[in-house]
Amino acid sequence: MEKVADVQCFGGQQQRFKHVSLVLNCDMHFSLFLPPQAKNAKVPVLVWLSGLTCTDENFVTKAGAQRVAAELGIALLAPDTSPRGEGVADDEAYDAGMGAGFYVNATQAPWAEHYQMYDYIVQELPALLAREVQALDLKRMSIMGHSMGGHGALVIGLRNVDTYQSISAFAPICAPSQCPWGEKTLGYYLGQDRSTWQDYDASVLLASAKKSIPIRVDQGLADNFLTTQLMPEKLIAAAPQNYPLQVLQHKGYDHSYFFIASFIEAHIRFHAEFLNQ
Ligand SMILES: N[C@@H](CCC(=O)N[C@@H](CS)C(=O)NCC(=O)O)C(=O)O
Repeated sequence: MEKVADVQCFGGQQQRFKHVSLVLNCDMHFSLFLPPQAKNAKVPVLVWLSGLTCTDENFVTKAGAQRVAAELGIALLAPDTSPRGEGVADDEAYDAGMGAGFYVNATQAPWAEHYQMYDYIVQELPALLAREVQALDLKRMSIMGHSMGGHGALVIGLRNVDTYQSISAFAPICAPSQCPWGEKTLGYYLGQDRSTWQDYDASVLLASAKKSIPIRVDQGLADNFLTTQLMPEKLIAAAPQNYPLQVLQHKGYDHSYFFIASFIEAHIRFHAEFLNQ
């Protein structure tokens, strides 16, 4: 992998890398923040999954997460949201194709050739980092995300409870099988047999969770997508009794990075409790 940017930030380093992804069958970029503690010790990793239209750079430039990560000694890994490149299938709309990988392994043409984001996030990227960045302790890993990336964090965390210590999400798509964004893209990537969608639906996965993993969700009440696409009430209804799920609702906040910037510190501190044990 090739380092394409390396900038000092709060005593740590905000870096960006380019690499060939064998799983996605294309070149990819990702961003990595190393806190100052990484100079002397291995640090835990908090993965951030972004939403529709984002690259790996939106979170890095807009969320303001580095200060608290530097204080707590946590690395922040921000992958891209889809495969990229000239030969990669795309859609005219912003909510499918490039920038909208939905963190699934596609099974349908023309998507399956590149859209394998689930395996990229769960397997290929951590394996690459384990080989290439000695400062990371990939046995201590948690996951968070926004909107489509909140869906990704919930799905990936719930399906890999022994890999991730905790999950959090900002305005996640909580029941993709029941909202227009999910129905469109899961239909594209997985086909019309809806039984195949279940493995990528956080509400379905939470309802049948056998092992608990702490989850924090924050949702703005002035979010334009709240009732049509996000539906946190479905996640709350699906949670088994006594499941460690907290859903915090915030009056006046919308879907933007201003909302994320307002609560990112609380999310990183939440994860630190489980990562720094
Ligand atoms: N109105 C937006 C819808 C997409 C959207 O809100 N994307 C969110 C995630 S679902 C985002 O993070 N956008 C990038 C940004 O704000 O930097 C658009 O058409 O770009």
